[in-house]
Amino acid sequence: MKTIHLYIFGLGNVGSKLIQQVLESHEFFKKQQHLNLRIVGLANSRRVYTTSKGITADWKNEFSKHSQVREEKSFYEFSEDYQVPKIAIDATASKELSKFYPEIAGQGFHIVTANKIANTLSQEFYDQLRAILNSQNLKFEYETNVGAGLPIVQTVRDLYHSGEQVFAINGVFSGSLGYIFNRYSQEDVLFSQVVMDALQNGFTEPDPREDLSGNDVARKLLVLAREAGLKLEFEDIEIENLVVPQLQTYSLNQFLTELSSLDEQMQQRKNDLKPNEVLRHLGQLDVRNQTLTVSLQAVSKDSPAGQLQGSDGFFEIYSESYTKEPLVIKGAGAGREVTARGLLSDIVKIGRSLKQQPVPQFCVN
Ligand SMILES: NC(=O)C1=CN([C@@H]2O[C@H](COP(=O)(O)OP(=O)(O)OC[C@H]3O[C@@H](n4cnc5c(N)ncnc54)[C@H](O)[C@@H]3O)[C@@H](O)[C@H]2O)C=CC1
Ligand SMILES: N[C@@H](CC=O)C(=O)O
Repeated sequence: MKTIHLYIFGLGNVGSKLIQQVLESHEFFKKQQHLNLRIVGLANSRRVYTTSKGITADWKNEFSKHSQVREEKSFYEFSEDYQVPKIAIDATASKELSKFYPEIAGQGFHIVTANKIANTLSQEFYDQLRAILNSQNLKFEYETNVGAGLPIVQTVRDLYHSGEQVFAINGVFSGSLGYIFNRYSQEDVLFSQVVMDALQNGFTEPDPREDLSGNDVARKLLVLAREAGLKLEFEDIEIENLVVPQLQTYSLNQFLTELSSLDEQMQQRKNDLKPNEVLRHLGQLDVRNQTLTVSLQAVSKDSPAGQLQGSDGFFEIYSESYTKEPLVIKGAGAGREVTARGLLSDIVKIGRSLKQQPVPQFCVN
């Protein structure tokens, strides 16, 4: 049996669902995979809770009773007493935490993240992080950076590493904007209302402006561009921002109060549609020309993008072997369940790849 200690940053939509899934599948992992996945650390932005026994289903109570003020070294110091593999899981959207990944790796943690920021900081940071991880033989998994639980990152990586040239990746990259524009195009409803519903159902980024500004989709394009071998920066991406300038600088609460200021311009976009068209938010990565574009477009209802429902994402990958007909991946591209399952799949992937290490009993318990 391999015991692995899990330390989770971020206890929101995705983090909480991940905890539930790990606890519910605990016996399955032990029996089927010989993995004892034990959550020993939980952190929100202010507090931290560690327990060598592992948290229980009553973790919210445990956290509120026993958590302590978070300090930079809280997890590091706790983990030093246990000679077992450890994985830090980032279920936040924090830029600050992303900048700590090199240090977290330096402390011997494998990293699994749903947060796209570390992979979309400068190319220099991207390369340095990988150098540190490789030098310590540590794993870094981030399948949920693109398409939540859909297997996009691994597919592009596998194509690239097998010598296949990837030419282009097009589609609806955002489950959040998929949900918003699929509903907005079909229903007689205010744009602001659909955005609020998406936020309340856990489909958007913590700040929906990250989606509406096009930044979140741009990050996904950059993650895939780098998997396909390109060396590019975030600033190289052409992005259409759907947030009017006056709302861009507001606090999140102010923005949500003023959300209806977006209704008029979006209604105009809807009025301009021809009868057989719908609005879709599209990402286009042209690997050969090294261009990345993010924009809202009118597409035919009968096109693959036009037929999407719910929070579905849709990815068309064109490469040497998929020239005329693309390799297509489609399915729920956002949502707490699918994203948490994607994180769990990355955790299990790391667990399975680790060699069994004989560990003294006192270190395991
Ligand atoms: N919700 C979804 O469908 C998907 C989300 N993701 C990614 O998952 C991440 C989390 O998303 P959600 O759970 O929906 O957001 P959320 O807002 O529900 O949860 C994030 C939590 O992280 C906490 N947090 C912020 N800074 C922190 C820090 N430095 N340390 C510890 N905790 C901190 C916040 O207080 C919040 O509770 C984001 O990066 C998002 O892009 C990825 C794929 C799909
Ligand atoms: N905003 C994201 C949700 C997770 O990343 C998306 O639109 O897919």
